[in-house]
Amino acid sequence: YAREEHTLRELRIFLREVCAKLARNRLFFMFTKPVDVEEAPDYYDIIEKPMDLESMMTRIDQHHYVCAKDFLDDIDLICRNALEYNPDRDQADKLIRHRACFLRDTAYALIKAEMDTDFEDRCQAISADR
Ligand SMILES: COC(=O)N1C[C@@H]2C[C@@H]3O[C@]2(Cc2nccnc23)C1
Repeated sequence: YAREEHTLRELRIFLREVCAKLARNRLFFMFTKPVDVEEAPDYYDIIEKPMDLESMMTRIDQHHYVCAKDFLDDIDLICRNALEYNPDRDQADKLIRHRACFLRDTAYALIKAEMDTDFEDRCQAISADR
């Protein structure tokens, strides 16, 4: 069991680095904090499950993620929310949709490049066990 806790601690350290790297990229600034209701008054009527990178950093520390797939599920949520709330053909909506897809693809590529598959397999085995 102590070995499992060591594995999950290592996962949290890895996910903090990935999350920080994404949050540092100024292309993703609109995804770093919750959408400001002053700027988009209807946002929280339309988007059921808001998500952002700062909230994800908190969820890491709350031991919410037991494998990289859980983390990527929240990245997918950030992306889906942006596509749903910004569907129009105008430039502003097109830009945020493009950036949301770029955030998603960058996160997947970072994790694929930096994470051993057997490490993720061990994390998913722990996740299944809980
Ligand atoms: C993940 O970020 C979003 O989905 N956003 C951020 C944009 C800023 C703010 O809210 C958005 C759309 C919008 N349109 C007009 C004025 N202000 C805004 C939706």
